[in-house]
Amino acid sequence: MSVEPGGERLVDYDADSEDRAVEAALRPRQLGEFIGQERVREQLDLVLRAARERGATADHVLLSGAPGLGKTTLSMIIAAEMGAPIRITSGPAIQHAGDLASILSSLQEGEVLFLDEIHRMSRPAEEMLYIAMEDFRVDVIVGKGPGATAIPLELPPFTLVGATTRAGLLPPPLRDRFGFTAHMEFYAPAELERVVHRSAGLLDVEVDPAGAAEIAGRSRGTPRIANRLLRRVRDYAQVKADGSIDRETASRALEVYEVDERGLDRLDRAVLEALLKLFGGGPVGLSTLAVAVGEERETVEEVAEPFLVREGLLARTPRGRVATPAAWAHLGLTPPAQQAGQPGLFGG
Ligand SMILES: Nc1ncnc2c1ncn2[C@@H]1O[C@H](COP(=O)(O)OP(=O)(O)OP(=O)(O)O)[C@@H](O)[C@H]1O
Repeated sequence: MSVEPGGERLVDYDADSEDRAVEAALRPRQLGEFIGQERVREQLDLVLRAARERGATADHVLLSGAPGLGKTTLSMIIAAEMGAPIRITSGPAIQHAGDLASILSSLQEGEVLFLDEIHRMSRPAEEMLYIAMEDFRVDVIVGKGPGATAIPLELPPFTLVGATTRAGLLPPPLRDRFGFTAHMEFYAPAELERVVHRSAGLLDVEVDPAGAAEIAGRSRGTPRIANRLLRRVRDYAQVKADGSIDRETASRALEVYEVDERGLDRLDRAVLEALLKLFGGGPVGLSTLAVAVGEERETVEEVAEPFLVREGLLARTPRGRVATPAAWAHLGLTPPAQQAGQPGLFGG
């Protein structure tokens, strides 16, 4: 198996083309419909309500968090709650300050500008954005060289909603210009169960609580993955069962797709298995581990490891990769130290 870093797999956090096609239909439209992220929701509700009561445009909002946790959804909700139109663009799409100037100068009063991957904007565009956010102005440069002049152009007040995977990637002057910053956490299983139930209702497929729990438990804390797994389980239920989803259907379906009870897929398991079976749980160097599973270093490091580390199954140490006791337990294997009756690296 070969997986490109960021390539498409069932438990990938990024959207594939099928996700994009159905996500619009599955998006909550109001804050009240948005599941989980209680603190963010409560704080945002106050920010938006206060702005509405003052008849003002909402403050700029920065959303940080992993892909698929609902940043785009939340930006659309902000626009809907403010009764404002929304324009969606992304950092990589804005390479020249001129690209940004043309977007900014065409905004209507109160409009929400959603800038995904805001940390990937070019430097000149970033500097233009500082002024636009603070003074609602862009300086359009006319001419070149020593004769160039900056003509200030007033902008109507707008709300910038920036999204980034990590707020720490943003230069402080940009970060400081947001009135409200929210960090989105991975979702708890109970919240993902609610996501599954809600989406199942919209997709018109029956799912019982145990079936929803089974899907939620394998969704890596991410609504996008929960929705994707739900669609695959729906296919299975339709072809192999009576169309409705219970625990058994969900678990059989996800076995076919090789997503285990904890949300690990084939690549994740291959890495863990190599670490445990070939290297006695480590420590082993990343390159050696990658060769053992027949993958590129980057694939192991960027695609498989982050989730294994987050799940507490693998640790990155200065001496190399090490399996935790939970990894041995997850694969149903016994650590060698325990076999020999000696304490292991983790005292087990
Ligand atoms: N809190 C939530 N409640 C219900 N559904 C949600 C929630 N958050 C996300 N979703 C669903 O998950 C999918 C992905 O969400 P969204 O596109 O907003 O994520 P994102 O954080 O913007 O991801 P990316 O950064 O990759 O664009 C959407 O279909 C959305 O409906």
